[in-house]
Amino acid sequence: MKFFNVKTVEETFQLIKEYYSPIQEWKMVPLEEAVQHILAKDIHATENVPGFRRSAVDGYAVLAADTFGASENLPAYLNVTGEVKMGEQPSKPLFSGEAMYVPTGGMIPEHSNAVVMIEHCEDLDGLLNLYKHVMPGENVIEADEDLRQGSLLLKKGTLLRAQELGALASQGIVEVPVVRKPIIAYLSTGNEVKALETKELLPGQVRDMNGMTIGALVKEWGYEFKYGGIVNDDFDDLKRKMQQMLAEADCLFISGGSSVGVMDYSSDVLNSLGKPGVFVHGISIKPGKPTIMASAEGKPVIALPGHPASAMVIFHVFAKKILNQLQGYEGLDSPFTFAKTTRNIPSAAGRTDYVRTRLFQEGEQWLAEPIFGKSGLISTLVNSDGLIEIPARSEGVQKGELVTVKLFL
Ligand SMILES: Nc1nc2c(c(=O)[nH]1)N[C@H]1C(S)=C(S)[C@@H](COP(=O)(O)OP(=O)(O)OC[C@H]3O[C@@H](n4cnc5c(N)ncnc54)[C@H](O)[C@@H]3O)O[C@H]1N2
Ligand code: MOO
Repeated sequence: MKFFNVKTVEETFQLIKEYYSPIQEWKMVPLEEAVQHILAKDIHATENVPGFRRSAVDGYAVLAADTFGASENLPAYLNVTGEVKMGEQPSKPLFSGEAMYVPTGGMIPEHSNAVVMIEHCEDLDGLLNLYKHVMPGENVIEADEDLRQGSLLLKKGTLLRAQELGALASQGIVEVPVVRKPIIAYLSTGNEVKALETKELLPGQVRDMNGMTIGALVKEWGYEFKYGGIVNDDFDDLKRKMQQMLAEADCLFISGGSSVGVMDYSSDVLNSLGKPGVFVHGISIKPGKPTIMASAEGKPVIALPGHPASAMVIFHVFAKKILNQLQGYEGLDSPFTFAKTTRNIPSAAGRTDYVRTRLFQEGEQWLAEPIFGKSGLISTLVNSDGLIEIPARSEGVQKGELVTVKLFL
């Protein structure tokens, strides 16, 4: 068997969109549990925020026209007619020739249209000496300046982060409709792979690292993880176990058996789970070329390469995209930064490389030190802060060039 028709990373991203459809189920969740969920419906603002005209500074509410021409040498003089208390309505309106003290966030009196900062004036027994003029609107937050009643507050498909939840809280919204989060099932395969509790390994055996790295990433990203254990290299056992796991989850990842060895059944098993079956077998990526992607009656089933670094890198690059697609989310999928590489990195044109890297700061510059090493070595990841992305069009980068780094955070 050969890797037929290897796909580029970009083609694979596109195929993920074509083969996997968003989950249609949604549910109401309390706001405090909604973080990192995807909004299932548009939400309109029901109230203006802040809802009243408020001061952005500690100072004196005035009519801007009363301050025109005021300077250090030629102050303007206004009568202080009172003080606004926080959380309360001003006791009276403000007229020309008057000023009223207002704290930051306090409601400004009717007719006033600007606030002079306290450091630019002096209250001398009720006569305010004003050393600076203000323009209409200066230091004032309008009643609907933050959020306007009736306007679209958040669009369906928005990722709910702290700031979106803050905006919803401002409206007194206590629960939101969110897309049900996908459940991720996972299986390790391979006769040589043993449970992590195994006290003593026999020669040729390894403990299940991929079950741990993939599970930890899934939990770190805030999804439910169903670990199905380890399956021997047996077609029927693997198929039975995969069917069982798939029935309980929205997508299934397995590791091992993605390559072309005689014991590598994964592609055949994936095809046997349902239509349309395998649509990617081999990606033009390093590491992780032997990755397989399939759709079993619409559910993603992915075989990650067995090598621990490859499995984790491939999961990082593609799983977020898949989970986002299942939730109808089209935004950014992982944090990244730019840094200067400390070494030349060779790469083949037409292939996307993800080079493990350590990040460190020198003066004001962030530097990326590539960590070269075989994809079977977990230690290369332990020493890494992220992955340098070398796009397919590039034939490598020179020492000192700026590179994009996807962060492990
Ligand atoms: N003739 C070729 N051989 C290989 C090719 C190739 O193109 N031609 N590709 C290589 C690449 S690249 C990779 S990556 C691996 C992928 O192999 P498989 O996905 O079939 O994975 P396995 O053979 O089952 O395992 C590879 C390696 O990883 C260890 N492993 C597997 N699962 C786990 C686990 N859960 N925890 C820890 N370690 C695990 C396994 O023991 C093997 O050492 O194929 C190359 N071969
Ligand atoms: O490309 Mo394989 O995934 O590393 O050794």
